[in-house]
Amino acid sequence: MARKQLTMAEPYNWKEFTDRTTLERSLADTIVNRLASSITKRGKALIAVSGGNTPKKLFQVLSNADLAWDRVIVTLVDERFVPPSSPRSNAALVSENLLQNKAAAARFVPLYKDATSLEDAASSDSVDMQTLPWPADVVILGMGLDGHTASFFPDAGNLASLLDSASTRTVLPVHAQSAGEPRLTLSAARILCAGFLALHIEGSEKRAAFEQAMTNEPKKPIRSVIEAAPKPVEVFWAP
Ligand SMILES: O=C1O[C@H](COP(=O)(O)O)[C@@H](O)[C@H](O)[C@H]1O
Repeated sequence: MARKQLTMAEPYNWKEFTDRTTLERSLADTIVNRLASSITKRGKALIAVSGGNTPKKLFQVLSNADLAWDRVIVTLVDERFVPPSSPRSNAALVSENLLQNKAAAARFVPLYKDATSLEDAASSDSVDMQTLPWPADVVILGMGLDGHTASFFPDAGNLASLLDSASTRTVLPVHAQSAGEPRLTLSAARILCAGFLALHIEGSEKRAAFEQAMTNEPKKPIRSVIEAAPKPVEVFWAP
């Protein structure tokens, strides 16, 4: 008698596109539909977006989308501990590319505050951030070639706390030599509760890094997040 093959379900859905423009349109449509449905259900919507280089065009597409943006709150998945005047600021990236055009009506809640220390900023941000309508409706993650996502860097001293899915913290400080500067990040606990959780990566190097991170040891932060997600993470990739 033939045995039924037992297969492990993939913890992610791979969504491959022929080019970046098509990916950006598709991901923007998905995000807008999710936010619109949350606005219908609860009168508002919360989205957390990543920084870095990858999401710039996606933000520009999103900024022109028809949506009740005045009902949308935008925050960041993570931030470099730099003021918005810095070219490294994720808040500046969002302001200049997403909070434009139709999306200028959205409310933006940044992670960075001019505080005396990173730890102060993380604790005061946590109070502010607690008042947001969690869980987020949409969280869009990015990934570095080192397998970090959000600011969960492989060499962060507090990596276990950052990845703790039972954490009650919203924002946490990160010190990691490989990060370039200190960081603020949403906790994995907040990220994992999102109604829609996607990873947006582009290019062959990122694809190879993702595939290695999902198989090789030691376990990279992106894999820890994907494996802890309550439903498969949607991975959007284009060459
Ligand atoms: O430092 C960061 O890097 C990652 C990946 O950025 P990319 O430039 O390689 O797209 C990003 O997801 C994160 O938000 C950012 O702070």
